[in-house]
Amino acid sequence: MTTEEKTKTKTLGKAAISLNGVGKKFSNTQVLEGISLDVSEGEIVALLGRSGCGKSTLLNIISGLLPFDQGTVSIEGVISKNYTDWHSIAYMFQEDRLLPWRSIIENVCLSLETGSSSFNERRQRAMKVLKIVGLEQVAHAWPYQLSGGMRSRAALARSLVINPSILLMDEPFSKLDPLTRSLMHTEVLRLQRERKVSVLLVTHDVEEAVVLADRIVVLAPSPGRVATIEPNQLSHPRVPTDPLVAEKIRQLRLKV
Ligand SMILES: Nc1ncnc2c1ncn2[C@@H]1O[C@H](COP(=O)(O)OP(=O)(O)OP(=O)(O)O)[C@@H](O)[C@H]1O
Repeated sequence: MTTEEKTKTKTLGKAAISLNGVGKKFSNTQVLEGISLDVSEGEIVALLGRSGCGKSTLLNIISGLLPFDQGTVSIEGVISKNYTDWHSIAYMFQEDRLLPWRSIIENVCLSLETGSSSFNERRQRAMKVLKIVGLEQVAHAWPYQLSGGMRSRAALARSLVINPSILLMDEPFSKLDPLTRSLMHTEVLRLQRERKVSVLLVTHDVEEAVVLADRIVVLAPSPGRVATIEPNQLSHPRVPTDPLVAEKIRQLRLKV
């Protein structure tokens, strides 16, 4: 069995994302090598790893923002040997990236403006997702008037308005206080349950990975490659002080 085959985890459900031997160089530096990994439909996979091991680069490749050099990326069964404009993928960054000159609802509508829907249709869809994340009361407020947690929920609403089947998240909650972060975790788990969205989450927070993910992938650095894939079948809700959850967090910290 090749290394690539060993690191690839075959999952039971249909793959939403399938990476096969993905590699990426920046100039002459190999940043990612032989990344093979499936994310099943409706699964939450967390990506952990030291700073600079290529986590964001991998999300950028999957999202179609960045070309890659080796391997293939398949999104819902469609294979790409290089970057493609995928329509079923939403991407949430570390910063909320709300446009300050647009109201919250106008920010959410932004993702729909390249499509053919009318102004009223866009507003209706935006209001629907704002209700889902509990922000309908502040739909017409400006970004500066919202708390960090509310801005984060607005960014989530903007991602969801395109009705994605895949959500890529790059440390989206790292700047939130622990209580708000925990509320956002509940939100993500609800979305996964109700909308069957597949999530690939980059985080530095081992606790966050254990609380949210069905599987946790640890990347090793230089070049970034899959070091460990850890299944996580603990039942929800996963409270970090619960002995089983605490033990999982402890074990995983040893592997990162
Ligand atoms: N556009 C670029 N041009 C050249 N090198 C880059 C570029 N983007 C990233 N890199 C390099 O690729 C490597 C991986 O970067 P990346 O941001 O993917 O790491 P990361 O694991 O997400 O880091 P962190 O956890 O700190 O966010 C780093 O060495 C970085 O300097």
